[in-house]
Amino acid sequence: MPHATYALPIIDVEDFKDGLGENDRTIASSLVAAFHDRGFAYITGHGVTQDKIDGVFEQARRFMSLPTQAKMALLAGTDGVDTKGYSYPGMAKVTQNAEMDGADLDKLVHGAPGMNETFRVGIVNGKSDPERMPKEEDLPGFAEAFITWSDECVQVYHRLLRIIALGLGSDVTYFDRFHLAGTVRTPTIQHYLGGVAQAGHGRLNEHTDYGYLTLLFQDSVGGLEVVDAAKNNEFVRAPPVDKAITVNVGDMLSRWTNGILKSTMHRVSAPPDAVKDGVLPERYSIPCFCGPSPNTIVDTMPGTYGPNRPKLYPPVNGTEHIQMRQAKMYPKKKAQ
Ligand SMILES: O=C(O)CCC(=O)C(=O)O
Ligand SMILES: [Fe+2]
Repeated sequence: MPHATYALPIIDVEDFKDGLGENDRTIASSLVAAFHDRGFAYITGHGVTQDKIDGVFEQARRFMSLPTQAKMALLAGTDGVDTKGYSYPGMAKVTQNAEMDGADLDKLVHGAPGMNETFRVGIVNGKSDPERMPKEEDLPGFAEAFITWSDECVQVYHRLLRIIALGLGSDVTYFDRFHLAGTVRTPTIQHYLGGVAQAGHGRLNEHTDYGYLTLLFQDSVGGLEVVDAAKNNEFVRAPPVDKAITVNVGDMLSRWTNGILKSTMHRVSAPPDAVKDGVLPERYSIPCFCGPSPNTIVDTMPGTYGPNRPKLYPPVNGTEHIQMRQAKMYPKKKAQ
């Protein structure tokens, strides 16, 4: 049910029964409308249990409290192909948007503030990838917490794809076939450093997500802001909502649906009410980026194109496309 206090729609998916329930079409059309108009929605009735969510936040804090040396030993790859691991403040520049390239991208990337450190947790086919993972004795329960929580996130992702398929007039199982070799999930710890700052201070530059669906879990600090096309493309605040996951469409799902679902620009700033006596508290958020099996060819889905709406994009290998965008997050030093 839409809520007047929040700029984004709140959609309850608990009752969805794979197209067989009496409310299914209503849920599907609300979700598609939200993703079409805004690219974002708050999802409730998702089934991810609170203790699993609390578990990953607790592990995230413990991880980021490790000595710098221990984190640097898990330094992320920067080729865009294997990005799992740790990025120190200022290392990863999540700034690009889909259209930006060349000099514009360079300017933005090099000018971006380094206000966050990141850890991308490597999980492949539901198991932890031991490379660049903290050792069990250093952080007991870390891998287990992220695996069990992201297992539940993957269930939500699949449910949302079924709702979207129905809402776009396709077979409810349309997207299932692209996940037979596993669902790619990339849980990511975002730690925004606290410090002396003013309200409105930028914490993460504006960008679109380049993947499929992002399931974002926020702590209570807030600061996420989302472009509102209906308000002259102003940024509006998208604070955390109790019991809801903030979900957004990435570039690849937008492309897959011929632009019907929107991949919307967003950023993180210091919310005015969080800054006390000029001091901004640290903030944690944990997005789980979900997508189809590796090397899925993303070609415009049936029902989203026709004589009056031609295909906007040629088919593309989703993995290669994402890797190309990821590589741009790590500006290369120029050779001396
Ligand atoms: O921290 C947030 O609220 C947003 C993070 C984000 O946009 C991202 O990691 O892509
Ligand atoms: Fe994002």
